[in-house]
Amino acid sequence: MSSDAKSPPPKSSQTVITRETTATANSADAEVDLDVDSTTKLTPLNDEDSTSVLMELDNGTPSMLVISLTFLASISGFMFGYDTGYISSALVAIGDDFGTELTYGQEQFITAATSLGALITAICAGPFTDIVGRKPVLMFSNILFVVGSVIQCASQTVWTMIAGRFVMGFGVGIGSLIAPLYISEMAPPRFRGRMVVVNCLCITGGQLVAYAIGAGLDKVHNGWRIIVGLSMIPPIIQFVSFFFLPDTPRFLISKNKVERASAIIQRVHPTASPELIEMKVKELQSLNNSIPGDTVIAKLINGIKEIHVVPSNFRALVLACGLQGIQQFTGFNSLMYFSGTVFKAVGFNNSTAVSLIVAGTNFIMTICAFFIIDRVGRRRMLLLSLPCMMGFLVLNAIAFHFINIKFEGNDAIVRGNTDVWGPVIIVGMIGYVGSYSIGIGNVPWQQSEMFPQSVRGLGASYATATNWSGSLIIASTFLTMLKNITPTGTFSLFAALTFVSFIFVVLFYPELSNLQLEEVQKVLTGGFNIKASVSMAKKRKHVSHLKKHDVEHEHIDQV
Ligand SMILES: O[C@H]1[C@H](O)[C@@H](O)[C@H](O)[C@@H](O)[C@H]1O
Repeated sequence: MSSDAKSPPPKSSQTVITRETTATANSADAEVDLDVDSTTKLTPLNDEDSTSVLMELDNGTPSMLVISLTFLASISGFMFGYDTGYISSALVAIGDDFGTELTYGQEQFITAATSLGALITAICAGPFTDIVGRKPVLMFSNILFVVGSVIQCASQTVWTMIAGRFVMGFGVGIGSLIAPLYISEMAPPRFRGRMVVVNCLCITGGQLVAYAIGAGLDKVHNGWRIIVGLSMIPPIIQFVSFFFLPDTPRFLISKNKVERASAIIQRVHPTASPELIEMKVKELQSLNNSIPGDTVIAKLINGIKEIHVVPSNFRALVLACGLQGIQQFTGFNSLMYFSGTVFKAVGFNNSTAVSLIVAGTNFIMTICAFFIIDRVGRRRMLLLSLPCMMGFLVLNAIAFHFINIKFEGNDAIVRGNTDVWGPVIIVGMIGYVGSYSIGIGNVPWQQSEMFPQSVRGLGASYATATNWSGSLIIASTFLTMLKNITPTGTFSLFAALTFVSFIFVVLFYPELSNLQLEEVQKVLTGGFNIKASVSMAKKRKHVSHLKKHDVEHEHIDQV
């Protein structure tokens, strides 16, 4: 139903705007001309009217249910952040609690264990969540978080600590996959970008809280055990609250629980008419049937095939995994995990407090990303983020050169002037972190929007696994790189990888903001369609701006 058909006859001031809106929308389609290849199964609903009716439904504002479930699901993001964040201060605080001072190798093991655990469950949880549902898998991750914390709190040796971090990693991997998926399946598309960023805000917020508590308990004996112990509280809250939350309509439809699914869609869109709800249910049913196979396993196998052989799916896969790889291989988490160690080596007295700046900048810039992601657009954010990161990485490489620091055995020997170059490093780090979190720190987590519903869980699983592989490699090699190729070499390497990433984004990453999911599929059909996507997104933005105006005029006229 178009706005023309729905609204009462327009008054004169509205007519111009409404006509302009329709004309612009049509010309956008004509100019962009992204014809969907008739052989690809992209649009299960071909009836134009029903599609626009569903667009009306999808464009509603988020209900209280959606807002609360976004925050409750984002507790997983908080856990992701807290558990990866506290390690920076814990490594400094553990000291000789396990008998002797930790070697750099042991520090890497303790850190990387979580990434390894997360990688394993990120791979398995995607298919599993399609079989048993998003909700039970997410609740299971809460149990793993608590078990992992208990093992670490009680640990007296490096290996028990590593085991605890590994189990906790299982929980982190599941949460990092399911939370954004669950949110994006529940959120209205116009708010999807921002709602997924809420989860990112909780990740960076969790890291900030972990750093702050770490700095506060820096000098407290066994303070790190308190930090780890506190991490049991959020999963318990999430576990209890999820008893009262529903699974997603998409999963329920796949299990043929149609009535339950409609009831949830109604709660998500409280103002929608029963007809609209019914159409939404039909859309989900038709999408569910678009993958052949009678059983979940047969559908899964066919899904694995489709994600590789359907060109638009494969492009989505390259982009989603590419962006997650870029996020990790440009080195950000080396700071997240080891900034305490690096700042201690550079000679800062309270290194944990200094590294609080890293987490603080990351959090503040994620708030900025929240406000601009649906307005400025994902592509533009990346095109700003990556070159700035590269500039600050080069600055750090230069500063480390003049500080002339050498990591030997378990020591760091500084020969240069830290009075001058120490502050430059802090500026370089803040600039690097800020430019990371305004773009590449957030955009990759929008991964779900690139896949059609039929392979979304699977695609998200691949992309999340790429994220954790990158995190694992960085966590297990950063300190070794500092030793073997010097800090200057390490940051120069990250700068070079950032440059390659920038080229990747310029050539392959289309603008997907403001597009309906079907349009995203059109963009990815027959090429990466960068130019067309940019003009299509611009026009969509213009159209929704005019529509907003239209509604405002309608209100004024009614008054
Ligand atoms: O998006 C998040 C965020 O940027 C975190 O700060 C980082 O530690 C994670 O690895 C990343 O996935």
